Amino acid sequence: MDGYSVRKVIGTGSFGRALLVQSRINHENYVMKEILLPKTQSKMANTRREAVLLSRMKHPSIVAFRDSFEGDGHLYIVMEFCGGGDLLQRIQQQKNTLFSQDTILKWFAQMCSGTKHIHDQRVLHRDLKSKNIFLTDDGTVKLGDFGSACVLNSAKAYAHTYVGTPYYVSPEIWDSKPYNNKSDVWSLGCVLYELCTLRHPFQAPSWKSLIMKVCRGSYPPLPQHLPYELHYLVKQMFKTNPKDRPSLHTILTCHRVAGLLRRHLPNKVLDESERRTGRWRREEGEKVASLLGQKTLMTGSTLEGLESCVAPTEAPAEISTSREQRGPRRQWTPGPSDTALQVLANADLLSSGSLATTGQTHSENRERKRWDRSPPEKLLRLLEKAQLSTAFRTYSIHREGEDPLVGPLSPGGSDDTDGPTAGQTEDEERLQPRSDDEDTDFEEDCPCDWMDELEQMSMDH
Ligand SMILES: Nc1ncnc2c1ncn2[C@@H]1O[C@H](COP(=O)(O)OP(=O)(O)OP(=O)(O)O)[C@@H](O)[C@H]1O
Repeated sequence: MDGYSVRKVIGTGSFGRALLVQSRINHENYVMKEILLPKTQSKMANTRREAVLLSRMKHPSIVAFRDSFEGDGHLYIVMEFCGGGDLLQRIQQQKNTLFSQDTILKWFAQMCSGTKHIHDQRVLHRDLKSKNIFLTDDGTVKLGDFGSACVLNSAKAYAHTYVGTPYYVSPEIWDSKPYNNKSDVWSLGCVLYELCTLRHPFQAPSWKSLIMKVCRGSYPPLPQHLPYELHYLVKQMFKTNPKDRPSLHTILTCHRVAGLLRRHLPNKVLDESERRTGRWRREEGEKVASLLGQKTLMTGSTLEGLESCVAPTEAPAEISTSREQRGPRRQWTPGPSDTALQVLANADLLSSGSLATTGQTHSENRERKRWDRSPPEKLLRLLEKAQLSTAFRTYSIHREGEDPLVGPLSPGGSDDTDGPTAGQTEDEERLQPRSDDEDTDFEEDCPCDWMDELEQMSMDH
């Protein structure tokens, strides 16, 4: 802390404050996030995750990590200051003047490049939205706020928690199905749509209507003047079945829009991207998971100091190599949707008389093993009278433990989704993108009986 002088508070998030600070050494401005550390060790490790992940993500389209340290019961993360503010503010400033095609393509290409970089390291951002994308003074965009990110090194990561913002959350989350890299692709599609129209794709007067629109992938068309490639891309990013959405690798290399986007990326970035060949970087993911699961930040230390503490012999996870060794494929553990639960914490509930007629039931879909395009009826019923104004906030809920409604973004909460734990296995097939139409290992026959649990909870309230 001594190395920085505080210039002003620039915002207060659910985690704590964001301060504009100046380095006493180089006199540059930085943003310092001040996060209250929880009391227990396990929760502390989760709080430290944002610092660890950000420190690993070195890319021109990602807010640069500078330093992190602890003191007075707080974790401080120092990062690059983006003088242009966030993209949401920028979009709002436009009033009704649409961005030029070049601006849209340039910013979107940068976002794709940054997101591809994190996906290559088996990390999901999970909260991509215009408010978490920042603009520098020279007009480039950078992904920020890794407070919701997770490492896909553990099948467990799928089972417990999803963190996200309802307006940007993909259909599979609402349906409590497994999420993966394609869930970030959906959220990025929402940001692209906002850039093209200055509006959110899924405008709705109620939660019910919002979820219905999301689950059906139903949005107003883009303005006619935009190129066909963008129309086509948006359509694909909003495919309700994650398998049908293109990966970031595809968008940047072989999608119809790739040529337009690549014109807006420096050769250096393209070369690096190609070097990684679109494969998830297992070894990097394991390194990150290892840091998250086994080590803590030392008071006053940087993450480089932290890295040196990791014993090279410590295996990050128990990894089996074949389907036989692994036993049956890991399933998404049925449990209430995080987001839905958080919403329900504040929601008035209806009697069970007003079922929305939304097409096929889940059991019918299970038999046919098809993607359910309709949101779960019970969820819609429960959310019918909830306030929609909270749908732009980030939510995170535990599915297990004493209080499932407390998440890492609530005081005293935590998010035990990632980091290696004893005996965990890695579902290699799920994590490894293959060709574009099959790089989502999606399990369609996951039962959705968490709805009963959810209904029971609402009755208990
Ligand atoms: N690197 C950055 N450069 C410039 N402004 C930033 C940067 N990081 C955060 N901010 C700004 O600081 C404020 C707080 O941001 P932060 O992401 O920490 O919380 P939030 O997004 O407001 O809330 P939450 O994280 O709970 O959703 C926001 O106004 C955001 O635009």
